[in-house]
Amino acid sequence: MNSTDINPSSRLWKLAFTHKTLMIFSCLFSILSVITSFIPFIAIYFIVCEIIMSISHQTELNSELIINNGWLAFIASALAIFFNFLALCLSHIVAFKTLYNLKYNFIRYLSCLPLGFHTNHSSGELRKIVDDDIEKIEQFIAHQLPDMIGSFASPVVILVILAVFDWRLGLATLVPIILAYIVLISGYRRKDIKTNQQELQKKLIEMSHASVEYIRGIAVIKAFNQTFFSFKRFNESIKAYQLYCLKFIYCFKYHMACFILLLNSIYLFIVPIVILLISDTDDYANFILSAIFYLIFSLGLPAPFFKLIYVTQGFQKAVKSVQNMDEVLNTPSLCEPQEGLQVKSYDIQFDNVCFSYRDDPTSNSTDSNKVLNHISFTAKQGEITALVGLSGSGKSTISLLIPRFFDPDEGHITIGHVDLKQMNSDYLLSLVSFVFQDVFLFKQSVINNIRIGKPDATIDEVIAVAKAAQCHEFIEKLANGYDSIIGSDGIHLSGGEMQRLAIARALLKNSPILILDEATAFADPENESKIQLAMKALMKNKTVIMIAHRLSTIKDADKIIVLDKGNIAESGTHEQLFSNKGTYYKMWQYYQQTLDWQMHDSNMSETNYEAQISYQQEAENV
Ligand SMILES: Nc1ncnc2c1ncn2[C@@H]1O[C@H](COP(=O)(O)OP(=O)(O)OP(=O)(O)O)[C@@H](O)[C@H]1O
Repeated sequence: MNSTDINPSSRLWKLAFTHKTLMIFSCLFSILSVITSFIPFIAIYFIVCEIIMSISHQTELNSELIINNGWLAFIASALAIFFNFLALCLSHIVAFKTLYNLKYNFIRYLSCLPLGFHTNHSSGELRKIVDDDIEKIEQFIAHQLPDMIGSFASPVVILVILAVFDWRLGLATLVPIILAYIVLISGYRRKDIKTNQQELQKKLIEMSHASVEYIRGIAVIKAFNQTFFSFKRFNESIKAYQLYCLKFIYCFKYHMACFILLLNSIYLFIVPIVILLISDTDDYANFILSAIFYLIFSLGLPAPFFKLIYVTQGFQKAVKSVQNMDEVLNTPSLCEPQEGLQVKSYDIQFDNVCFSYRDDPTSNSTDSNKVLNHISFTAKQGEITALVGLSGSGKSTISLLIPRFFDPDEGHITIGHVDLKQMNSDYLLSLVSFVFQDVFLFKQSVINNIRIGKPDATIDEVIAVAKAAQCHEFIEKLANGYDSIIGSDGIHLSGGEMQRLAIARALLKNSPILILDEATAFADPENESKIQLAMKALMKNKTVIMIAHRLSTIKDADKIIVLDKGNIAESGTHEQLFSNKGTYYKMWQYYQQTLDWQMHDSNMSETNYEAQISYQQEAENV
């Protein structure tokens, strides 16, 4: 997939000619359409000639010649439309095939990229590539490419026709066309126009981001009563775009006006030359007829040249779209082994692992702050390994390294003594189930949301896990039970209910490694004890990594790892750590105090407990 190092315009041509035969025929039909579209002018010229000759020579009108040329003009016009239709049909077939392939490959590629890529690229940005950019490429191939080939063929046909009758008048016709292009190109080469054009593109992207951000954040905006402030930002981005649009148009107005004027006044260049040459001509009648031809022909000339501008703009937009798409496709995916290894046991081992988040997940620079420092531990199969520590100490980061959402900067992570990098990513992901604090549910039926854990699960299997995860009861109460669509028909679940659905998903997947990141954070005390029981049975013989702020939930873990600013401060069982009287002991004391305070002051939340620990630790450091 990373074969996109060629420049964007060459790549656009390559994409357009992926289905070579169809596209070549499309171009040929487009050229035929252009050639046939000029024939009516010649036929009309012959008709006019006949009429003038018959009047001047007082001869009978050759009606056969007039009728034949009339038919020729009609058939040529019909053929021009027909050839254009064929050209567009073929180009649309190629465009839709290309559109499908590009969207499919792009979306597939997104899933192969490290998770870090997605944290650095907004969903709005990626949506724009999938919906807008790839569709611009499709439009270019479907519409503008056949037009472009036709428009490039036009000048050649025009040149030939112009030279045939009277080269002097042909030259007079060409002069305004050449002047028009000199004026237009000089406009595009102007520095201020170039800068404005680039700024215009930037403002367009900013406006698109601001609109996506405004719509996505509407709930937060309203909750904080920031409607005016946020709308102002969005409004300003529209105004900035409008400003640059006007600036660009203002700079370009004389060039464009001259271009249009010159192309529409070709006859003004022909008439003086006719007047100048007429006195020197021997064959007066023929010369007048040629002049009439050039005057008729000049009426049809501006259209293909205006079209050329429109298709050139389409080409530039499509090239920019290819560039945007390739920037993502050129991001290296996680390297995969040729033949992935499989594991026989499920102990997870971190060996001297260091990690830091980087803006560019593919760069080797490690100048950013280290989030994990030489972490080594083993989480054994059949045991619960708990990760505790203050907010930001690196607990979630450790859990994200296990399914290779990121690769460590140093050190190795193995499952069953096999390095993660030696496994295929699909296989690795099949080994791991996640339950996050933030649950993402699809706007689909409840049953399909649970089935994500195992797409071919029977309804009985789904009900069994739903019961184990304590969600069967509330699902039964929904309007359509397991077939209720989440997010529509008034089906909205509470945080605790969503979390239990996520647990049901993980239970159904039944993978040998289970990662629970604050999995019971939203559960009420009654449900929490039920979920703990259900999970205990299902955790059997699995490697469980459990992250919890509430220390009571990890008290029975086989191993507790205490993290402090990306370092392992200590590890052991609850009893061992408690008797050590180290960091864990202090955390427990603060935790107990918080619980005591909570009893006295019901306003004290568990989040305050964290703030309390930080505060007390800072006080101790001082
Ligand atoms: N995607 C990211 N990009 C950059 N930095 C990040 C990213 N995710 C986390 N961090 C930083 O890494 C550090 C560790 O974060 P992490 O989420 O692992 O901590 P945590 O112990 O799980 O915290 P919490 O208990 O609040 O979830 C923090 O300083 C955080 O700001």
